[in-house]
Amino acid sequence: MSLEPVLQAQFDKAASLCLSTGIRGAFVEGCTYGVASALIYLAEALLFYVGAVLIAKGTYTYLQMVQVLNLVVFTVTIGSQLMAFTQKIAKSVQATTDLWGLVSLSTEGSSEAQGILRPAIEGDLVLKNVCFSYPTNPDVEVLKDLSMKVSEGECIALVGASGCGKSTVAALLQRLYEPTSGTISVGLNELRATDVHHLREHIAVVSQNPNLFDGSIRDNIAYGRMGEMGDEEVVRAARAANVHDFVMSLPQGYDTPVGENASLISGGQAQRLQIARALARPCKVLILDECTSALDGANQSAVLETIRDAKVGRTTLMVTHKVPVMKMCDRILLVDGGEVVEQGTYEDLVERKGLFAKLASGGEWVGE
Ligand SMILES: Nc1ncnc2c1ncn2[C@@H]1O[C@H](COP(=O)(O)OP(=O)(O)OP(=O)(O)O)[C@@H](O)[C@H]1O
Repeated sequence: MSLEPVLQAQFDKAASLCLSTGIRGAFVEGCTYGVASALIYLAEALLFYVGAVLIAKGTYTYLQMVQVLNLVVFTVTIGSQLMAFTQKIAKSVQATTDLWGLVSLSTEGSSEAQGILRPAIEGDLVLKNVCFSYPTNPDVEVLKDLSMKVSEGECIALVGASGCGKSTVAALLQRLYEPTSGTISVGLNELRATDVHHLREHIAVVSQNPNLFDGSIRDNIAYGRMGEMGDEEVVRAARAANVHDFVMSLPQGYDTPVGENASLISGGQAQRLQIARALARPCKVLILDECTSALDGANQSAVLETIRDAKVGRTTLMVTHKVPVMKMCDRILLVDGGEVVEQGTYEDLVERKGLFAKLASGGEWVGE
């Protein structure tokens, strides 16, 4: 929601660039076509004139003139048709260059390259005096001296008004960005010093959008570990995510394709498949970012039931606006102004009559 203005600005910029490029392209194409057509008629006129003069002088026969005329007109016509392709050729060259740029992109940012330790990702999750601004907007500090601690195996809800920085905390935990200052650690190990691939193997994320691929259910659960994960492990993860029975009810079972953007299954089923994928890894930290926000009541209940089982033995962080989700957590942390301002259970925070209660009465939380 809070990203809307940022995305709107990016869309407007891209659309106006597209418009000006399109206008320039149309102008060049129009000119090219005009010049090419004019060349044909000019060549014909010139040949008729010169041919007529030469025939009158007796140095040329009529047959010779027609042969030369045909040859030249044919050549110029082919040339002009080729000119009409210039824009398409330029587009193809640019598309190939862009595609090549994409294919050769590094999968590691400069900060990701740092960190070589591969410690066990276990212990308390601690953010200490974390400040952060997005590189694209360095003047706006999203997190200001944020400190919080989640004990090993604890389940917390990270809540706050839209745009307060909840998803940013989730992004920092995955090392998608580095804090401007302050430290984030799991147990004794600072994330900054940890190998990023190792870290992401042990921190599972289930997001609002079903990040599933247009492949089979089996491949989606085993994604990232295809080849090394046997059918038994896939089934075990699916059972843990309460999705095995649903999969077995499908005619193709684990070979059922989920479709593009998981269009062949429901939102709740897609979320449970994402959870199954998370549980198929040796993850001790589970981040659930608004993963029930787009679901109807029945699907939400099914997914919450799955989360209730999945969070056992894992440090779980749920970014949410929903009261039922907050209530199933051990503790709620309220973020405001880039820092944690209130914490406690749902009942504690409502009783305190502070900002949490004010946001609740203002309709910020959904589902009660
Ligand atoms: N990639 C980005 N580049 C620049 N600014 C960003 C980016 N992502 C988020 N922001 C800005 O950072 C601030 C915090 O965003 P964030 O998504 O963390 O908030 P949130 O609390 O999760 O919001 P919501 O509840 O609406 O999802 C917002 O002002 C947002 O516009």
